Amino acid sequence: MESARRSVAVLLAGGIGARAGLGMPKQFAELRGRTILGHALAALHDHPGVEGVLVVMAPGYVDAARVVTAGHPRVLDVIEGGAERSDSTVAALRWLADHALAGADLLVHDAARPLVSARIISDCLAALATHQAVGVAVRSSDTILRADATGRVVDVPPRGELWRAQTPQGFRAGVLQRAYDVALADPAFVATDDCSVVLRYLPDVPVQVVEGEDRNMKVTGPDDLAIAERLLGLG
Ligand SMILES: Nc1ccn([C@@H]2O[C@H](COP(=O)(O)OP(=O)(O)OP(=O)(O)O)[C@@H](O)[C@H]2O)c(=O)n1
Ligand SMILES: C[C@](O)(CO)[C@H](O)COP(=O)(O)O
Repeated sequence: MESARRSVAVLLAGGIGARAGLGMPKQFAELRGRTILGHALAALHDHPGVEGVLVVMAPGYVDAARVVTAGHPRVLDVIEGGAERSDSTVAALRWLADHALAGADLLVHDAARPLVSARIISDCLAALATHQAVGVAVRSSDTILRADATGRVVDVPPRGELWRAQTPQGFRAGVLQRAYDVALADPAFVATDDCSVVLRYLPDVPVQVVEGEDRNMKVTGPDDLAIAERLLGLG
């Protein structure tokens, strides 16, 4: 009989939130009295399918994050992230390997997406039973233009094929580590998410879309805080 799958969440909160223009990491901005970090943490921590949450925090803000994680018994630790988002993922993978959790399935989530729903998390976990890698995404309602460095439009991909990636991104145990093991040997490696690392460096591993929600927005620019607050108020 197959042993029960273990699922661990990695909460990526290692950025400084420069585009938000708050003068502090946007993870600590509040939405209706709770920090963005707190909202994202609660969504993962309180989900019955998530065994534990590893928080990856911006250097210098680990103690501040521990104030937010206090009272959450399944927080595994709060560790320092790296210069880029992918460096923070690598830091998480290293911690998991050092703490005998390399055998767990992973959900990697942006702390900047505080409104992620339990349905999305459940669907990601369920999808990992039959897929080795999954990415939450929503179909693009905009037509997407591909342009060169001069701004000249070089392609307009068929909109029906285009999805806007969100998080969590989910990975069967060991898949993400294998992908990064190959990626980090590539001097030209760069990534803004983790599914693309699997797609590019583990061509034998298909990546499956899991339907997201517009509400699962990423707080990036100054206007996003007000938008997220309004969405939170809509229940
Ligand atoms: N070195 C980094 C950079 C980003 N992130 C996390 O990845 C998520 C998505 O990144 P983004 O929204 O770009 O956050 P920042 O990098 O902080 O934003 P900015 O680019 O405006 O500084 C965020 O939860 C962020 O904290 C991270 O863990 N480590
Ligand atoms: C992972 C992500 O949220 C998918 O859309 C996005 O790539 C993160 O980008 P950011 O620039 O690190 O916010």
